[in-house]
Amino acid sequence: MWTDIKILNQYVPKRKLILFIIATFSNAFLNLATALIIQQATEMQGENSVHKIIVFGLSSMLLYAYVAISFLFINYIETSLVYSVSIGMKKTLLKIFTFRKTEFKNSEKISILTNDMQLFIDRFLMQILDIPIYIIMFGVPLIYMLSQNWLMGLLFGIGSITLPFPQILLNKKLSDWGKQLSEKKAVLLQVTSDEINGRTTIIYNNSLTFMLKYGEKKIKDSENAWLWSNVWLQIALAFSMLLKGVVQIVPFIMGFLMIVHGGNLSFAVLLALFLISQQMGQPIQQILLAFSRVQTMKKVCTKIFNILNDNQEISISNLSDSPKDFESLVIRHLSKSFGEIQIFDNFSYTIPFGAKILIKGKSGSGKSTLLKLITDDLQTDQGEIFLQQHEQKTTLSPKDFGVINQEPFIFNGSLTYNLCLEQAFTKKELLEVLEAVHLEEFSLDYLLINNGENLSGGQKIRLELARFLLRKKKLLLVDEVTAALDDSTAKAVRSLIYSLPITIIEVAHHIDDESRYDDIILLERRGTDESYS
Ligand SMILES: Nc1ncnc2c1ncn2[C@@H]1O[C@H](COP(=O)(O)OP(=O)(O)OP(=O)(O)O)[C@@H](O)[C@H]1O
Repeated sequence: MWTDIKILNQYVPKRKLILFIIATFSNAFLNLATALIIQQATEMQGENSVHKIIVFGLSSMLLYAYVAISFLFINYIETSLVYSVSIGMKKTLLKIFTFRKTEFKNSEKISILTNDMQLFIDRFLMQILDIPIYIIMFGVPLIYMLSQNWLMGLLFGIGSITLPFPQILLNKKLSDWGKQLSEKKAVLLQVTSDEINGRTTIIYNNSLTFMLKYGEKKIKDSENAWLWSNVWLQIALAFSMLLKGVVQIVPFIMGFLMIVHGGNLSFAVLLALFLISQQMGQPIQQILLAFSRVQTMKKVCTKIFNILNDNQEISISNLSDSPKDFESLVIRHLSKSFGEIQIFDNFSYTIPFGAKILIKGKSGSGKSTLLKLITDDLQTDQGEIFLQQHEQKTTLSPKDFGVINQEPFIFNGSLTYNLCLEQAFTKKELLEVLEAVHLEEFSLDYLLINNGENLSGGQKIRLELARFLLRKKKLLLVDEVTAALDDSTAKAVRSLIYSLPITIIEVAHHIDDESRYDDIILLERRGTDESYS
């Protein structure tokens, strides 16, 4: 609970929070205004000074103006606070989901960012903010009533608190019927759509009258549930009214008796207390409603807060820095196992800058694993992988390398959008890389849809290569990139890649021409000693 509040607090702008607290208090007069005016008017009964009447009229109008402004103020500040928190949380979630590997599937991540966050805002955040607003809307009038006459204030106050009781008591019935209504409606939808879609089957099987009766029964069931959920709601409201008659009229009568017996109470005050107590049931009802909504949101909140709690510093800024220069990529004393299977055992290898390396080996020998260890998608058990420049070691970061695989992701949007991904490049740079990868036939405005369904496999890979060229990185990891391409496209793509003056590490099964590689790492399945020539 504390951790949740601490996490939420990070996203709450403090200035808006202070304004919210001020607005909450200034809104307290909402339920007092009418009563105060009536009290004043009753006290002025028999007044014949025009000046006083005009002052009373003007001050009453001012009070209403103040109430209207406070109402606008609290609603604006509450919405604005939710707006800021929502932006902050969604920004962080998007950052976590796009940058970090999490246990969630992509569809779950999208659902958390959209559906769950919407529920969180409507049924948790707004409710949490509503609670203090309604507590003040109840508390301030109560204090006013007690200050006018503590005994009568107390009686009217207790009466107001009891007003939502019928609804609480009948809540179970109401929710049972509500549940039944949605179940019966779902059944009705299914049965009627089946009967309409399957009408010929029904007719040809001589079942028309039976099936119509069956459908009629489902209609009745659904309408019955609707009828009773409404009846119980009306019963709850009627009980509330009945109770109102008791808990508000009894104190009113007692107040009258107090006045008759010369107690310290004027009729003006009694009338004001009665009017105020009329307004006090609603805040109580809203507070209960808010608490019950917050309760139902426990699961969603826990999920969201757990993700946000795991938000260690994500340094995105240095990812857009320029890639590092290096003399060599060093793999030193690398060991990696998956359970019993030892993939690498004390494997060392140094790739000088500019070298073109082929990793080959039978299926399951660890080719993809090696790439993943280099990209840090997998953790080494032992050993290290680093870039070396002038005797200095630096760890690899995604800004230093590019990865091209069989299925590059193509975003919905123009070719420019797909190349730049919101980074700034000049039109000249874009045209140059398009020419380099032989995609010059497409205009920069060409719209790509559905993960590039309007591009061929080879064009997608060339687009990925163009993205890589734009970023001027010095290390390219190529994973089975030509496996899905026909021979001539595969040749063209590979020639293009190998004309680049950069370091290339390629994983491939079938290579016709191994002469273009400077070295080949041959991995053996489940071997303890990797051999390479
Ligand atoms: N995340 C993982 N968890 C457990 N085992 C894994 C994991 N990744 C790979 N392996 C195992 O490690 C071995 C090497 O897998 P890897 O994918 O590196 O092989 P590969 O040489 O790329 O094979 P292929 O040519 O079929 O793609 C396999 O036995 C595989 O089952």
